[in-house]
Amino acid sequence: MITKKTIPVDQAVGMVLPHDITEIVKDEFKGRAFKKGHIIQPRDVEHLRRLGKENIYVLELGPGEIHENEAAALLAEALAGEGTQYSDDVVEGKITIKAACDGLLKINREALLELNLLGEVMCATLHDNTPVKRGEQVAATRLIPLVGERRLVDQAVRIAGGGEKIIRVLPLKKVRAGLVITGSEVFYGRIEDKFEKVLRTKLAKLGSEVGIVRFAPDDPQQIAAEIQACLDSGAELIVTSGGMSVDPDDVTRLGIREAGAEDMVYGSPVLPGAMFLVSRIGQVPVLGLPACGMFHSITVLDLLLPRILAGETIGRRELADMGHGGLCRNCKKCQYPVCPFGK
Ligand SMILES: Nc1nc2c(c(=O)[nH]1)N[C@H]1C(S)=C(S)[C@@H](COP(=O)(O)OP(=O)(O)OC[C@H]3O[C@@H](n4cnc5c(N)ncnc54)[C@H](O)[C@@H]3O)O[C@H]1N2
Ligand code: MOO
Repeated sequence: MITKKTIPVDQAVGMVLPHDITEIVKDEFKGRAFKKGHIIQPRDVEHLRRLGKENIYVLELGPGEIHENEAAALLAEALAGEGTQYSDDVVEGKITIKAACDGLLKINREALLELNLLGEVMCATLHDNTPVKRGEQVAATRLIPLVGERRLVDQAVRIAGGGEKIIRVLPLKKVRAGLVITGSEVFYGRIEDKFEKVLRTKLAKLGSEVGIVRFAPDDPQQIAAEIQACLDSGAELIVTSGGMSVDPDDVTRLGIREAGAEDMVYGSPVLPGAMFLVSRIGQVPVLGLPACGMFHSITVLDLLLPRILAGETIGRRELADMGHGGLCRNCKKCQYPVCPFGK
């Protein structure tokens, strides 16, 4: 049984505060007015009253009980995995977990659910597979009550401790990519290529670069030969553009197969990106990007590239799992990744 004694503030001078006390002034301030452990001074009494505190707690923890600050420290330690960091400074009972490097946020969603089902502990995170920057807040955790049952926190720690940690940030491999721009209209100079620049920019944003660019008409043999030229030059990732849909001249898929691709999965439940293809030649991922990749600012490629650079293998299941949230809203001003697309 948790025992909490209350005492009127004007009788509390000289006593130690058992928890942080928050002040909120609309549009101006939200933060800690008094820190846990603060010894109440005579001048504090009026301030505490302005915060609506007529009484404060004096805590007596039993052997089976735990204070919010200790619980937050135990939870953060159990939850935070590779590529994350946090400060031991517990603010308002909560510890914030941040990315220690640029990379891809990975959340073990099943374990997170199990932990949050316990009820009196919580952990809130950004979405699984969100690209994050070093120093960015990715999660926060705390005990819900001021004093809780130690048993419950121990249980949460056990859930978080089973196998990989629940919250991780994986660094992205920096690769030299090869681009194969397909389409007879581009190859024969009927129109100017618009794909190379788009793909260079996208790869550069993730810390990778384009090492080689080859062009091929709508001919499977020639597409295969240019993919091979990329491999010969040491490309660690190959992206082809265009020729992925239903016209007789859309033969990029055949070219990729002809080049020796394995584990080929064609079609994804993502818009834009329905005609996307993922495969590999040896250890080199080969991605077939439909022409929407040049038109829309964010497509299936932006959702998958960070995962591929983080070392993930993408197959039918991983693609199928993207259907929920896979519909882009085509906002006038794109806010990705701060949006529901791909979540
Ligand atoms: N009846 C159907 N029509 C379409 C389907 C479908 O399933 N049934 N799929 C749609 C989807 S989804 C996409 S995405 C687009 C484009 O698919 P493709 O990858 O086959 O694109 P292409 O046919 O090669 O080209 C379309 C368009 O884009 C221009 N393009 C292509 N590459 C370049 C480049 N490097 N630089 C500049 N412009 C390029 C090309 O000239 C065409 O105008 O198909 C939907 N239609
Ligand atoms: O491959 Mo298309 O994106 O669905 O426009």
